[in-house]
Amino acid sequence: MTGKLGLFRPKLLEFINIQNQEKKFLLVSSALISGIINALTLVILNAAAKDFDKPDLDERLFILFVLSVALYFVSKRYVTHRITELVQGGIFDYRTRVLYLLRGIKLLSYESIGKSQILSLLSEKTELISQAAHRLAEGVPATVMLICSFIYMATISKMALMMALVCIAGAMISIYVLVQSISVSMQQAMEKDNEYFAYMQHVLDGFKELKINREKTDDLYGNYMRQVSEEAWRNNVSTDISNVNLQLYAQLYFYILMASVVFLLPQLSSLTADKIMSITTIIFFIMGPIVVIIDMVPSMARANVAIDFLHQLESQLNVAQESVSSGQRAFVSPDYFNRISISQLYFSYPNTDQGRPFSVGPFSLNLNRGELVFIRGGNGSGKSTILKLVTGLYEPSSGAIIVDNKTIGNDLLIDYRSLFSIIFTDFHLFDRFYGQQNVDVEMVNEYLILMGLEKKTGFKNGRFTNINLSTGQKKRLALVIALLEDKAIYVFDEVAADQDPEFRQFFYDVILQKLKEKQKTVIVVTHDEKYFTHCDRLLVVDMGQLREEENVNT
Ligand SMILES: Nc1ncnc2c1ncn2[C@@H]1O[C@H](COP(=O)(O)OP(=O)(O)OP(=O)(O)O)[C@@H](O)[C@H]1O
Repeated sequence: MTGKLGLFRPKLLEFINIQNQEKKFLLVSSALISGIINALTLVILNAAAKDFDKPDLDERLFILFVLSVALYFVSKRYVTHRITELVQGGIFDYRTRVLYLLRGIKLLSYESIGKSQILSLLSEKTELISQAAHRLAEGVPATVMLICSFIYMATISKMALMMALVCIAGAMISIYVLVQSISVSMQQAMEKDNEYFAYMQHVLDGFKELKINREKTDDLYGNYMRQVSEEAWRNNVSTDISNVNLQLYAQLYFYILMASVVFLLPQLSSLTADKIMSITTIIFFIMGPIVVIIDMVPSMARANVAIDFLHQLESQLNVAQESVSSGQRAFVSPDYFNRISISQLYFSYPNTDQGRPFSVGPFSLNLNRGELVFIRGGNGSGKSTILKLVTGLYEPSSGAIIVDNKTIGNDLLIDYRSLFSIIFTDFHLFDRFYGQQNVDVEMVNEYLILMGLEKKTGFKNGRFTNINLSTGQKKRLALVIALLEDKAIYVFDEVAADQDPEFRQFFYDVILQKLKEKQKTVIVVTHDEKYFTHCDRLLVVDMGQLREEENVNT
């Protein structure tokens, strides 16, 4: 993912992407000023140190020192604040972009990318970038300060500068080699972190199942999560050890430089003691910036790898975009449609390691306005897949959906989907009526009473006061929301399955019949044979094939 020199490319700057030239200029010049001024304080201190034996205070140097420290703080503050703002802005922009891209991707692609990967990238990896930005804000002025200090050193002794440059070159080569060697473990550690996130999702989503089953928990934690976390840990240890080595090498070169100045320089040159002292002071002074720079390098390298992951997700999302045009409001109430003709739809899941992928169809189906259609079929027979095709959530490989005389292409897909209100078996319960501006509170309360939920939740300030409900109650609340959406077609995937017999009867006898009276088209996936006589048509799904059962009402 990252090329040989990739780790040294400042991808963070590309990520921040400073568009405004004026801001860019201000930022760069503040970083330069901050570094230069910091070096200037060193010059002032050295000059003042020469007058230690004089009784009077050198006011000129003192004022200069105070001014330069003040300017240093102002410029440093500007740089750190701006970089923090910029990187947080970059992260915000990235998250916004990804969330918008998510809106437009195909359902199938979303299912294959997975929730845990998206969450890990949006949270953990962006945190690495944020940390690197702080290091960068420290590191750039430190680098400028280092360069200025070397220039200052050159004015005292060219020989000292040569020694410093040789040591710096040695340190840089060591850093380069070390960072190259840790790049692979960095990438592997991040990949393992992604896997670890997937296990974390199991822990969170399967909390109850794990709580009740000690063996399951032990196995998951002990044999699977532990293995992944140990691998991530090993990679992180190796990365961190290389980072520590990086610090040690830098220190080693620093002491070599110190020894060269103190022991070798007097032998090789005719420098006076106070000049040697000044150079020693410079070396002590640059130790802090060197540590800052050494800290910055692995952090930037880590951010580079994280940015690669973020870019990879973004391009995955870009590739997976549906080419639909925004809604044209082609099906507006009250007439919506009279007939949906589904002709020869065929769909196959992408290839997996588990042999032949599951496919449905080709199947044809007519859905009329005001019709109550039941669908039955065994587990895994393809009912949900067919519903996702019928509702336009999956793109078929072939076939067509025609609403009255309009063929549903990319131009009408959003409008077509908006005909439906769906409760899938794995539905998500929202706490508000998102997308509905003027919700009739009285009506909501009426429906809550109708569903027997009035004592469990209420509707206040535009949201339900409680959604911590039982599975059956959650489905009833989902029904309240669906009914109030007042769509043309309702799809209920085993909604009655978790209900008590009274409510089940109420669902089939009252709710479905009322919807039918209102000329709504209702598709119900059900195994309740007792109520099969209630429907107009019964469809059967078997191994991805759809057929109509004759004489259902006899
Ligand atoms: N995202 C997916 N990627 C690949 N295969 C999938 C995916 N979703 C479902 N399948 C496969 O499609 C087949 C049919 O699944 P589907 O959910 O449509 O069945 P179903 O009839 O609704 O089952 P159930 O009654 O158990 O809910 C299954 O074998 C399943 O493994």
